[in-house]
Amino acid sequence: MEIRIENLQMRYGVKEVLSIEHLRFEQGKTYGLVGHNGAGKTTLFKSITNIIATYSGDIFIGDANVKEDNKVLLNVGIVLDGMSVYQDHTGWFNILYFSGLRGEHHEEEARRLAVELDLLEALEEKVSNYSYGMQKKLILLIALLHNPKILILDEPFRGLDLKTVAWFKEYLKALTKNGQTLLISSHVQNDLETLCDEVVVIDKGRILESIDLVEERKTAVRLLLTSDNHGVATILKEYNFPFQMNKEGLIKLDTANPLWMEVYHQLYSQEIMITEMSKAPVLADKLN
Ligand SMILES: Nc1ncnc2c1ncn2[C@@H]1O[C@H](COP(=O)(O)OP(=O)(O)OP(=O)(O)O)[C@@H](O)[C@H]1O
Repeated sequence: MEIRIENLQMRYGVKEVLSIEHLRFEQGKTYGLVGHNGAGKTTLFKSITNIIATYSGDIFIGDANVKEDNKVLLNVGIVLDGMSVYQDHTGWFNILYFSGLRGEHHEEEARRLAVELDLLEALEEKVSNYSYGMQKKLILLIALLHNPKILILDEPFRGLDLKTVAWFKEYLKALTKNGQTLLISSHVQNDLETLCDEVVVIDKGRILESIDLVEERKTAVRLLLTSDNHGVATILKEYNFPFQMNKEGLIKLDTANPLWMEVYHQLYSQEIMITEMSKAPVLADKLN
C-alpha cells in the first residue's frame, strides 16, 4: 500500500513541527528518514498512524484518509523508539493480548519469530525482567506478527545486538520483495544505506531532499586503496581525472570515466598496485 501526504502542517503550541506540501511513499519500497534530533521524524510517523491527529492537511493510506477511516491502520505496523508493553506480564501474554486486539492469533508464527530472535524461553518470563534489547525484540515481534502491508520503524536497530540487527535487516529485505512498504528512521547511515531504496532528508519539519539510492548505486564510484596513494594522486592530476582523497587516505573516483583505462595502465606501468577497491557509500557523501 502506498502512503500519500498532502499539505501537512503540525504545530505544538506556536512551534511548527511539520510542514510538508507533498510526500509519497510508494508500495513495495523501503524508505529511510534522516534528520537531526527534533527534525520531526517521530511526529511524522505518529501522524501517519493517527497517534497524533491534531495536524491539518491529509494523509492517505491507499485510498483511505487515515483521519476519516482509521480501520485502514490495521494494515500498518509501527514500532516507536521507547514504546512499551505490559511489564507485569509475560512476553506470551503481551503477544496474545496485542494479537487479540487485532482479532488475530498467530501462535505458530510467534514461536517461529521468537526462535529467530532468540527470545523463546524468555517469553515465559515477566517483561520487567527483560533487558532493553529483549523488550525491543518483543515489540518488534509483535509488530511483525500480523505481517502488515506497511511497517513503520523508528530507530529499530537501537539497543539490538549485532546478530539480531543482521537477522532483522535480512528479514526486512525479504518483506519488501513481497510488496510491503517500509519506513525506517535511523541515525546510523550505514543501516539506511544497505536497506533503503530512497532516503528522505527532513530538517525542522520540512523535506529538504529525497535521495534515490537505487539510481546512485548504479554509478561506478569506487574507493581505492593502493600501494602508493600519493603516487596515484599525482597520476590522476596529470590526467585531469576528477578524484577525492578522503580522511583515511582512500582515493574516490568514478571508474566509468573513459580515461580510467589509461590511468589504470599508467598505474600498472609504475608498479602501483590496487590493493583494495570497494563501492563508495552514497549516503555518507550526500549527507555530510
Ligand atoms: N509532546 C510534545 N510536546 C511539545 N513538543 C514536542 C512534543 N513531541 C515532540 N515535540 C517537538 O517536536 C519536534 C519534533 O520532534 P520529533 O520527536 O518528531 O523529532 P525526531 O526527528 O523524531 O527527533 P529524534 O531524532 O531526536 O528522535 C521537536 O522540536 C520536539 O521538541
